[in-house]
Amino acid sequence: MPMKIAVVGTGYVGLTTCVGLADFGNHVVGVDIDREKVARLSAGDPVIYEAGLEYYLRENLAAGRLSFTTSMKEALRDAEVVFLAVGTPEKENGEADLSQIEAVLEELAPLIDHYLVVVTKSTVPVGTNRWIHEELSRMVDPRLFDVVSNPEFLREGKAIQDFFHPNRVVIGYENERVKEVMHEIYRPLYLIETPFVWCSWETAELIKYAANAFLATKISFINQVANLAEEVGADVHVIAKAMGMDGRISPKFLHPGPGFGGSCFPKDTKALVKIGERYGVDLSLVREVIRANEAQRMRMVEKAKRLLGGSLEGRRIAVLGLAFKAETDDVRETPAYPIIRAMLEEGAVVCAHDPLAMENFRRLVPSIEYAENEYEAARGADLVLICTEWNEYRNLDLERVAELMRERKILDTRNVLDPERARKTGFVYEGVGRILFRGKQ
Ligand SMILES: NC(=O)c1ccc[n+]([C@@H]2O[C@H](COP(=O)([O-])OP(=O)(O)OC[C@H]3O[C@@H](n4cnc5c(N)ncnc54)[C@H](O)[C@@H]3O)[C@@H](O)[C@H]2O)c1
Ligand SMILES: O=c1ccn([C@@H]2O[C@H](COP(=O)(O)OP(=O)(O)O[C@H]3O[C@H](CO)[C@@H](O)[C@H](O)[C@H]3O)[C@@H](O)[C@H]2O)c(=O)[nH]1
Repeated sequence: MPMKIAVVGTGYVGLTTCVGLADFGNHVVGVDIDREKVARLSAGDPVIYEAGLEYYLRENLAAGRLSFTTSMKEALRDAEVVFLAVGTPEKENGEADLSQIEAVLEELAPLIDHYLVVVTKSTVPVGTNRWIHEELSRMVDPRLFDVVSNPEFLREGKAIQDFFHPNRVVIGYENERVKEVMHEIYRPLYLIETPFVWCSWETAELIKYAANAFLATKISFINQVANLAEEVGADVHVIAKAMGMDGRISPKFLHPGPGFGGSCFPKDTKALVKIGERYGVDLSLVREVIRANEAQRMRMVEKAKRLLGGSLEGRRIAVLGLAFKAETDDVRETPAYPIIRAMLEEGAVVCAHDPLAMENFRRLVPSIEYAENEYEAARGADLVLICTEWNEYRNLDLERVAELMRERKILDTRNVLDPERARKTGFVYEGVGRILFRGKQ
């Protein structure tokens, strides 16, 4: 039976949820306070870049199963379920900022006049779903609603794929009554044997933070191993590969680089430390992961400096890649930002390129040069610094780049190029964790 669903917040998570649930045959209304976004989404423009998103958006709009509005009242009119997918960004002290959730609850409560399941998809600190239940109970008869914690695990760039093929669906609940509703919503995922984890609100909330913190830990760990590999003349790729052959470790998330970024790992690791502090539990391991990540970004600046003889003053640097990873236009917490800022402070002149994220990055840093393509960025540069692992950078025409540059130097923070090929083309090449023998370049 198709259900009537409202989704509040139509960003990366909310919009993916909208198109995914509509594609399952449900009637979905997406609500957002951003008028321009609602107008563009209603016209079939996905606003953000996600592979496959535009197709699913247009198909479901055309089928009449999906619509967008700025009016919560309109969206809630016949809704049986409402998903909360608004942002929970980082506060200055590192805690998660729940003001968007609070604003939604204020608006939602007076509109609850029939039984409604309120599903929290946003990443929220432990205790938030219990608090949501208490807050709503102050304003609404508790028999009229239930609260479910349903954290989201999608990856940007693969959001659609992850929605339709999740590793698992986690559902935190208190009242058995919600089980039937959640089963109905996710029936197509049951049919493909997706594992479901039914648990308490607190367990569901902590699963989300623990999963992200663990993945972040793997990255910081391999980054530190990579840094050591550079010093001892070892190759981190061979190390990671061999480590990953042990099924207990797995080869995933062992790619060294300039440090993790994005809208989740940086803020969620900090929020987890804060949750620990609130309950008097020292999460020193996670705190160290955050510190190591910040150090990794600055290590890239130090590498650039060393490659350019100790100073960046007046040196022209082509930064290839601004998104926090490939296949996304998102620049939230991208490593490119602190790296470029630090290089500018040291007197460098930066010319940047990214296939998708230049417009978003320009809003963060308007003052640098932006190039139409990677070759224009490299023109006259003393150093090419690859910051995102876009496929088009893997296939760089190195001969052409060499001709365009003032000095032939590459800092490949994502290890996308073949070091031997780069060196044979006459480049001084440095990656992360793969200098076999320093001084033998
Ligand atoms: N981005 C991801 O990859 C990802 C993955 C898993 C979980 N999450 C979590 O999901 C949540 C949403 O993340 P996101 O990246 O989609 O955020 P986002 O910033 O892309 O989208 C949030 C949307 O909510 C809207 N909004 C804010 N206040 C509103 C209100 N009162 N009423 C209606 N709409 C409102 C904003 O206009 C925006 O469009 C966060 O808690 C995040 O931690 C994100
Ligand atoms: O081996 C690796 C893997 C990732 N990264 C970096 O880590 C960051 C995060 O990457 P990824 O996890 O692919 O992207 P996100 O879209 O931020 O997704 C993460 O954060 C989401 C929000 O919580 C979760 O839903 C996802 O499960 C979780 O993977 C990026 O800067 C990557 O470049 C590395 O440096 N090395």
